[in-house]
Amino acid sequence: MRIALFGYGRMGKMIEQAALNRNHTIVAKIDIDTKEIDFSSFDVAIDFSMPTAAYGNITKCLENNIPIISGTTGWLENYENAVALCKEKEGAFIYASNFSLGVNVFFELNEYLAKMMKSLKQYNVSMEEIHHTQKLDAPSGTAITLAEGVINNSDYTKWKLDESGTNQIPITAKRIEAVPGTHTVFYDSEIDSIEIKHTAHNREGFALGAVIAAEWIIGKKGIFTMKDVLNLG
Ligand SMILES: NC(=O)c1ccc[n+]([C@@H]2O[C@H](COP(=O)([O-])OP(=O)(O)OC[C@H]3O[C@@H](n4cnc5c(N)ncnc54)[C@H](O)[C@@H]3O)[C@@H](O)[C@H]2O)c1
Ligand SMILES: O=C(O)C1=N[C@H](C(=O)O)CCC1
Repeated sequence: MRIALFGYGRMGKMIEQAALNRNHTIVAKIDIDTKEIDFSSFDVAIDFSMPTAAYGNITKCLENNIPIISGTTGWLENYENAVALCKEKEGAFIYASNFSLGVNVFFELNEYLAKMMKSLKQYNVSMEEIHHTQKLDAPSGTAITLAEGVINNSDYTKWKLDESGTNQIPITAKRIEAVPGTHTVFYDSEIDSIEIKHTAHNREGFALGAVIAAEWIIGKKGIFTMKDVLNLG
């Protein structure tokens, strides 16, 4: 498979390695200063760029008939526009806040737990995410997906950074030197606590998941998620 990387930072470099390990070819490394892109030279694009750049990259790929996998977080105010463009162009698009296989299992576990806890009103839910100090967005895309997973399966209606409130999930975002990504969901009552936690030990899982998604999307049309790719749930 001929792959173009949009964003050649920490994740772009990890994805290059994961793709080479699976016998793919990286034909373009597109970063902030790239002037021209030959869209005829690749079969699929993988975007891990910046919150301000992702939507533009996704748009360019869809307009040029290139299936696009995006892992960039912090641009979701434009997600519905990307979906509309994908439908209009009959293209193929996957966004995932987290491509790690383990986190996608964790997302399922989170929803299952939320369903079980729904009637147990003595428990309050909260979340914590910890990432490296270079991260631009907070809360993390993964924490937002976890919060949405609880909201869709409980009486909680919204999430907020650092603030509790009625039917509101408080999310704490911590930034610690080199942490690749740790997410915890807490249920606390006066008499006990339950917590589920995912800890990434490195970025390899994110990169591998993105390459698997790129392999999967070839020949498909539509808007998909990692749940489709991994056949979960
Ligand atoms: N979904 C996941 O599994 C997952 C995992 C890790 C990181 N991320 C997200 O991926 C993104 C990138 O993370 P990172 O750690 O590699 O960041 P990074 O800062 O190391 O790399 C981002 C790169 O994008 C480049 N860039 C800026 N504007 C661009 C443009 N217009 N076109 C192409 N490239 C451009 C930057 O120059 C930089 O090289 C972040 O949004 C992060 O939250 C997602
Ligand atoms: O390093 C990052 O940045 C990460 N971003 C994603 C998020 O916002 O959830 C996934 C974990 C790593």
